[in-house]
Amino acid sequence: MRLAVIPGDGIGPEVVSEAIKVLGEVVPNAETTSYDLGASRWHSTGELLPESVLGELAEHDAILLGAVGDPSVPSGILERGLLLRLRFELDHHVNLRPGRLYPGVQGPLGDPGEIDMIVVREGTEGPYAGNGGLLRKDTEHEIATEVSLNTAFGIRRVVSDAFRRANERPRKHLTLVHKTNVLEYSGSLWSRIVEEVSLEYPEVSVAYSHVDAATIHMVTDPSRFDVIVTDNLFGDIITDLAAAVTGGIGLAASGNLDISGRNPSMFEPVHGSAPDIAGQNVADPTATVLSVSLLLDHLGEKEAARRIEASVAFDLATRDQASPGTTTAIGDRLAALVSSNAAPRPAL
Ligand SMILES: NC(=O)C1=CN([C@@H]2O[C@H](COP(=O)(O)OP(=O)(O)OC[C@H]3O[C@@H](n4cnc5c(N)ncnc54)[C@H](O)[C@@H]3O)[C@@H](O)[C@H]2O)C=CC1
Ligand SMILES: CC(C)CC(=O)C(=O)O
Ligand SMILES: [Mg+2]
Repeated sequence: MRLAVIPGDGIGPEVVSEAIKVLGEVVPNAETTSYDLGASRWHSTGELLPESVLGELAEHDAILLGAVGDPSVPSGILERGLLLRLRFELDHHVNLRPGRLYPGVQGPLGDPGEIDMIVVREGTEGPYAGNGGLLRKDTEHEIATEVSLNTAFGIRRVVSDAFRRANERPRKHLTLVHKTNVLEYSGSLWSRIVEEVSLEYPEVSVAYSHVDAATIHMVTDPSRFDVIVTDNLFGDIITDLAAAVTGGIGLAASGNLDISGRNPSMFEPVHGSAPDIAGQNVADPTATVLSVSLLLDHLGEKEAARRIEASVAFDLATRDQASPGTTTAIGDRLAALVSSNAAPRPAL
């Protein structure tokens, strides 16, 4: 197993090093190559993602990324020029973001019942496509556009993936989250494609929620969600909220998948580089460890993936919720649990 690792900025290197520690306990022969990309490379060389590096990354089985973004770099340079470029170049059209309230975790909602959802966020289109610009710059009449790109091809492959996942889950329920009451054209295309694909999955029940209402339900009744399919921007926003209601952003994992398998998929925590806590050894590495579990599952290493998730579940059920420990202490605990294979298998 050849993995490329991009620790990145802020807390990225801190959480990635704990995740690699845990990985080493389940797949000791995994070969990891670290790539220096992010703020420090940009400052020293002006480079974001050289073609040669992109080529090398593409040769790996999968990529593990910490986070990018740094206050010393103008906003958007690293996010667009590195992170989004990776997602777009490697055709990471499915951005998979599970949102699960693990037993024992005290979320902010008290006792909301079972929360176990998967958000299938479109990853290469929408308002993030870079389709826009500034007109009459630096005048009083400056105009900024950011045109959302939605292709039938792009939507269909993501919607099909979401239906496939819903069909394999016990509840078999899919919710389209959009804003069709206002975004007339893209909303219509998303709705029509969901309707078309639903015909192939008669057992999957389908619901629709406007994104603003979805944020209400995410807080007042999150257990209504099973699989959510949505566009790039809405998915970005609601997955931070899903993370918040399932115990915090430090627990939320994600995968950027090229379902065709032509390019390596990339796994990363949902959170960013958290400059406010960087360098303090206080970031929770659990999201990155769970991202490694998603990575292994994606590469077919199902047992290894389950061992990691079981260890995380055990740790979450038994840790001091108010004071879970330092980044390295959590990493050490998880590595020890995985290594001893002691955590009971949860019903996953
Ligand atoms: N995938 C990526 O690389 C992402 C990068 N970013 C970038 O990261 C930088 C910071 O962005 P923010 O909007 O502040 O989002 P953020 O996710 O980095 O931080 C939001 C809040 O969550 C906390 N937090 C994040 N991860 C945590 C962890 N593992 N344990 C405990 N607390 C954690 C932070 O301390 C902060 O209070 C920006 O440059 C942004 O563009 C943001 C999101 C994703
Ligand atoms: C920094 C953005 C480009 C990405 C983001 O916030 C996300 O994917 O969650
Ligand atoms: Mg985000």
